[in-house]
Amino acid sequence: MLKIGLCGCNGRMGKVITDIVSKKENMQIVAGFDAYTEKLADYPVYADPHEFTGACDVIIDFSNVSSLDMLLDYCVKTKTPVIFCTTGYDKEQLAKIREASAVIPVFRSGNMSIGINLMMDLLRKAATVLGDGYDVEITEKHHNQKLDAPSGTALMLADAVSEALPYDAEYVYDRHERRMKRPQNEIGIHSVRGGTIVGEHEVLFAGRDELIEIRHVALSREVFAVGAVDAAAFLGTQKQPGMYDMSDVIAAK
Ligand SMILES: NC(=O)C1=CN([C@@H]2O[C@H](COP(=O)(O)OP(=O)(O)OC[C@H]3O[C@@H](n4cnc5c(N)ncnc54)[C@H](OP(=O)(O)O)[C@@H]3O)[C@@H](O)[C@H]2O)C=CC1
Ligand SMILES: O=C(O)C1=N[C@H](C(=O)O)C[C@H](O)C1
Repeated sequence: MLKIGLCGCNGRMGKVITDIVSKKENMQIVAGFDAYTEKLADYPVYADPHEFTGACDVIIDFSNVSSLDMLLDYCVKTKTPVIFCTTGYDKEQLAKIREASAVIPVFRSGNMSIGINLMMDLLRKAATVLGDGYDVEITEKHHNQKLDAPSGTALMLADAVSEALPYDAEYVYDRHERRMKRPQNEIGIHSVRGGTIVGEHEVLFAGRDELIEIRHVALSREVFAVGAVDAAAFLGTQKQPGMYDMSDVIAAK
């Protein structure tokens, strides 16, 4: 039985994960961690993982960037593998996550769906074939409760494209004060927020007389939750410290 700790258990994603895990026979959530400590499911909820006296095989985190320090401290001290699905970390926080991966297995992905991870491969291929003759613009759309912009996924998609481009790309998030033609090496990244949009990402390659659009739409949060539960099954049995992502889970299937 895989014992899971769930950080952000009382949030939108936490509730979907709780529902999916409750239907599995080979895994169980043994503790939840959340700023809002009301017990909403059949496991105890703590404000801080250090208060939990039991043990878990893996922690899944869909919470807030503010939980990072206490979560990393707990996971390193107890040698617990951890899956960071939260988005919006700054450079310093990303460096701390990477540092911890020298000691414990650490998984991080801004998008846990299979579809987005396939889209990254398609984008690498498109950028390789299209080369420098096409302008790249990324648009992401999310619900009006989302805290961070651009989305973690948009940044992952931009990284996938720029890895395969023949030039060093510059990410541009805002052009409202610009009075100049578009430089070739830009990747424009645009955020839309409204209503209950679960998550949409579109990458446009705009060339001379030709447009190529690659688009992913999440119709429910289940696509992220299913990926996170698969990642827990994968990371919970990993003994080797290091950085892991969805490509490792897909390769192990
Ligand atoms: N990688 C992926 O595939 C996906 C990533 N996400 C990311 O996951 C995160 C959560 O998303 P979502 O569930 O929609 O957000 P919610 O705001 O619905 O849930 C977050 C939960 O975390 C709690 N929380 C806030 N601060 C802390 C803290 N310091 N310690 C513990 N718990 C805390 C919140 O409590 P309170 O409400 O009291 O503040 C809330 O219950 C976001 O960063 C989002 O971008 C979302 C979907 C997919
Ligand atoms: O906050 C969300 O909801 C989502 N966040 C992730 C992101 O920032 O890319 C993933 C998904 O699109 C939903």
